[in-house]
Amino acid sequence: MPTPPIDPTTTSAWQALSEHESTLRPDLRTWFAQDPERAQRLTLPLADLTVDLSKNLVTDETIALLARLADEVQLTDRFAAMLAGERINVTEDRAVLHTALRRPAGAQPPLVVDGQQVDEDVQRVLAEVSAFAEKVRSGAWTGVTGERVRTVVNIGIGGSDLGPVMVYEALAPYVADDLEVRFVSNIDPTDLAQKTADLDPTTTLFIVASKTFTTLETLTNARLARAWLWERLVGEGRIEDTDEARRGAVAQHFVAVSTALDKVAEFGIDPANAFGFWDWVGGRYSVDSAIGTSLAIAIGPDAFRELLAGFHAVDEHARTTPFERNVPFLMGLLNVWYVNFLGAHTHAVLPYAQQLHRFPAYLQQLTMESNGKSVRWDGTPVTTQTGEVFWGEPGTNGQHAFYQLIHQGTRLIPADFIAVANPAYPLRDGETDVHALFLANFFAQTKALAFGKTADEVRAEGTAEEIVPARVFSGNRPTTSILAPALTPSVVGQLIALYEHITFAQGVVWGIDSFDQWGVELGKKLALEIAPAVQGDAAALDAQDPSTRSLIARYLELRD
Ligand SMILES: O=P(O)(O)OC[C@H]1O[C@H](O)[C@H](O)[C@@H](O)[C@@H]1O
Repeated sequence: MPTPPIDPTTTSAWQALSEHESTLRPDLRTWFAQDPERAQRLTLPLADLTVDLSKNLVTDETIALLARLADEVQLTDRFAAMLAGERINVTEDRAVLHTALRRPAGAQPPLVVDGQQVDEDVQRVLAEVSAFAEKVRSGAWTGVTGERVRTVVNIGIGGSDLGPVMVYEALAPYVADDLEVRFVSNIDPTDLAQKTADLDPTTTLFIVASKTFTTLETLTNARLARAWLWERLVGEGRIEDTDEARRGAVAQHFVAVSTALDKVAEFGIDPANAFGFWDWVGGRYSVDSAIGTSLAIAIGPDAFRELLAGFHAVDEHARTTPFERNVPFLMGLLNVWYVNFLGAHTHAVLPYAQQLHRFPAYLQQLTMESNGKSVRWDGTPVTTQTGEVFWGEPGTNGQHAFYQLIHQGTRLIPADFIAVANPAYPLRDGETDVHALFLANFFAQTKALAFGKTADEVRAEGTAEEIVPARVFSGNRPTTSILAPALTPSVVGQLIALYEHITFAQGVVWGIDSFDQWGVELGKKLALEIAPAVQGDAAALDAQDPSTRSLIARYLELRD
């Protein structure tokens, strides 16, 4: 039996936080005015990042109580248990060791879990991935006609897609000029069709990325890609129309990443061209495993190692820093404060960096697949709300779309603003530094959200009295500002690890297993059951509930 989670609502800190909340009147204007040190005190370093927590709706007392809560739910012990390889993924009976993927070579003492030399295995696969990436980058690896690879197509979904695509976009300036990576995830055939439409099969390499190598979308897309490759190569007379030639083409144009290397072989990919990882790496925590092979090719193994070093720096920060200065844990507990005490339902992540445009989508899987749970790790119901909705879009696009609701709506929406000081493309508009102008928005938004605009201030601008209420901004809308020097591989690793550990801290408070995802299983199973019905099987159609049956019947009528 797993150790029962500590019910956070029974802790003395929870009680104290409730009382504290009932008397707290958040007033950032006054708090800043009365406390000249507030900004400085609540601005913390995290590796290369500067994290300003001062515009959150907290006082020193709130933070002290959150520290007590972290202590009472044994957050640091649980983090240590994770790092040590204890089976904290209870429902799957697995260790949770994504942090081992970024331990530097030679880290001491070596990590050994259930007899597995974890460090050695991690370094071996990293060396294999690096060597393969070098071969592709140098042109030593070629397709069947001897052409070097120009386009890598990563086929994967969920954690086998979102991490690689997000980091690829974030690090676009680091991508080799003569290489492009495309990402096919959706089983909607449009995805593969469009992404391969203009590709030359002789210069295309497919990476089939799937932890389980059973995922319907990925295996279907991999078969479609294999058929595309064969059809094009045979059709253009590049290879003979024989099984042997087809096998040869797969060997040169397909590699795989998986924990299930036997299934990779069944698909026809040579296990020599497959990169492994382990069941203790969750899909949404796997971009720093061999799942990042497309990235290692695109940005090169050295930059990939820098990415890993960025993750590790944050792991070390989380492991060694006391709560009051521990950025991931503080941010995790701030989220608990907002969700459980101030009633927030959502959390916005707003990168002021176009290259991070997929970061919110990446975080949706990380946070919501991890903490969207109603039972705790011992199977008992949760005792409080869990798992807020994470969402976002890059600034300034979001400003012209949904910020209205954040500024003046009735809901509390804590938001993280992320910016970099040095852009990859320092363009000027005449005399104006465009990136500086961009960041003026980043600074302005958090200021407006925190301090608002009073009715008197609106009136002083000569606004007609009847319009005044519509132009008042209440302020006291909480934000965290994260500023990085530049979007380097290390910084991207730091940002990901930051949110991994925020998610972890929230999960520990709520007593949930943040590493399983049973909630995605039912739909998958039903899709397989429904598949015959949508293909015209009358008995399967009859077996459906009335709504589903009539929807499928209508779909069958609409089909050409
Ligand atoms: O990597 P795979 O085994 O193909 O899994 C891909 C994805 O599918 C699942 O349904 C899970 O919800 C995700 O956590 C996972 O990342």
